[in-house]
Amino acid sequence: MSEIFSIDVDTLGDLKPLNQVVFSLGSNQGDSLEILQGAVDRLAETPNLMLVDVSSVYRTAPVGNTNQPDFYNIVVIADSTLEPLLLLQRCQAIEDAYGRVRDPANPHGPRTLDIDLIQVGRRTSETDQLTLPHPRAHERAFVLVPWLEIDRRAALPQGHVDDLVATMDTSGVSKVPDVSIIKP
Ligand SMILES: Nc1ncnc2c1ncn2[C@@H]1O[C@H](COP(=O)(O)OP(=O)(O)OP(=O)(O)O)[C@@H](O)[C@H]1O
Ligand SMILES: Nc1nc2c(c(=O)[nH]1)N=C(CO)CN2
Repeated sequence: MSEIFSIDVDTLGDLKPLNQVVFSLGSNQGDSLEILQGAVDRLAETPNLMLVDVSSVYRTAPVGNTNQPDFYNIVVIADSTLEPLLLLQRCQAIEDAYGRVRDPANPHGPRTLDIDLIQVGRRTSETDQLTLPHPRAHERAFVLVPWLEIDRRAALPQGHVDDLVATMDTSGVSKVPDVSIIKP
């Protein structure tokens, strides 16, 4: 009779689970299209992260502080073995590289680049530094409309993204014709 060997965790060695990562990128200062392309290029260069898809570019009415220019928003999907906090640090380093200025007096104000982590596989986090899934994603058409475009099966704890989009006001979100961000 042949012996059956069990596979224990040790056989995984340094292998880490692969998570689908959803990023939301926005810009409403500077050359937004060039900045978004640069940010996607920088994400693509990140070790242990593989870009899967990039949405169309959407022009979106500002949410929160409405006294600022329209945003350009995209959603990017990647596969990664990186820990969520490392992904957040990478997002912030890319924001900084594109001249992001954080004004504590105007937290939702205009910015050259904002990268939010919407979801990292099924990982959850509830610290000040990182909340996962993103706590406001479910109510933001500028996140859900581009996300749904590239993943018809997208879902959040609050429901399937197609159902959430069907019941929200998406009038402030429109696809920008004739431009696209290239997936490197
Ligand atoms: N899922 C997340 N993605 C990005 N930042 C997060 C997340 N959860 C918590 N944060 C924290 O939020 C802080 C503020 O981020 P940021 O200045 O980009 O906020 P914001 O984009 O103005 O607002 P919002 O969080 O509503 O999108 C960051 O320093 C970060 O530590
Ligand atoms: N349209 C739009 N509105 C916003 C955006 C954004 O990216 N697009 N980001 C915000 C802070 O994360 C606040 N409001």
